[in-house]
Amino acid sequence: MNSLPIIDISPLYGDEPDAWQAVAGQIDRACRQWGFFYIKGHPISPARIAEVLGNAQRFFALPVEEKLKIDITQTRHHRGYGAVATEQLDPTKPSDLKETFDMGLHLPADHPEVLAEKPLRGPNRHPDLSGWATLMEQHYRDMQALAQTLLRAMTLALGIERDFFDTRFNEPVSVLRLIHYPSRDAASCAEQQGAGAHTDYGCITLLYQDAAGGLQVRNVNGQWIDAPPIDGTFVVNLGDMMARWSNDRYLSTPHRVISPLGVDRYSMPFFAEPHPDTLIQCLPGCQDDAHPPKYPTTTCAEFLLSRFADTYAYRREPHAV
Ligand SMILES: O=C(O)CCC(=O)C(=O)O
Ligand SMILES: [Fe+2]
Repeated sequence: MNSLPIIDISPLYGDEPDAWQAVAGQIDRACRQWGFFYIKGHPISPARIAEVLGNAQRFFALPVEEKLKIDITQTRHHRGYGAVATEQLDPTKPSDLKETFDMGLHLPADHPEVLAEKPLRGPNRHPDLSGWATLMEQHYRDMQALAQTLLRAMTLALGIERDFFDTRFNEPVSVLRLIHYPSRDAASCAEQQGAGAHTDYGCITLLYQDAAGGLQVRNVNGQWIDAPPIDGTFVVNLGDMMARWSNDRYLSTPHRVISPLGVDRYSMPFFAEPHPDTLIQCLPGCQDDAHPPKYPTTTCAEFLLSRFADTYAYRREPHAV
């Protein structure tokens, strides 16, 4: 249990049912044994990754006053810039040494859910950089499609119809995040981590990481192992909502980021989450007499909001929803 599986998902895009099923089987095993794996053979091109990474570098290089024009703590629907130390993923450690940009599904101000002030719904808040918004909105859609391809492959083992997730990921609350971890020298911030140990909140996370390294995953024996950058891959992991939905058949595994020494690190997780009203209720293929449902039914939005409040001080204020 010292290195994560690497799964070539290209057969999920072909028309060979046996090859499709073989990949679905590998994904199911990885989700049960690790809750973490790499994928290769996906359709997101290296050129696209380079462009989005270029956007991240352009944005985080702006003066902080400029970035704070889209301060995430000033929104009720959680979009925009999170300055260093906005987030504290491990409550036993100092706040995370990272800055972030979050975007979601863009819903205009006159959308019924925005007018009704539904949590997590609203317009994106993009920085005023040329070409930025068009590229990021396209990348959001493409990452959402990739996530749904993986979710479709999971339906086989979870005992649900092939389009089960597709129907529930209509107008999703998925988040595309850019992260910048400033470099540190050996003496400074010895105690402060890039991202403290945590599990993700949602369904499935697809992470691009640059070449700096520092991501670590806790294996079933409780040891921290490196999840090094591998060219052309995404690291995929499951979050707490999927663990709950699958009655703990699938693992939501703790991970953390050690701040890079002498080099800046950029990463881009895509957190795929269904429509906010989706019922998170034990899936049919994950229960039997020996495995009755462990958790009461909740909704996607209710579950996510309770987890947000754990890591963001500003979201514990009474006005934050
Ligand atoms: O930056 C990374 O490599 C991981 C970030 C992460 O785990 C998260 O944002 O949930
Ligand atoms: Fe994470």
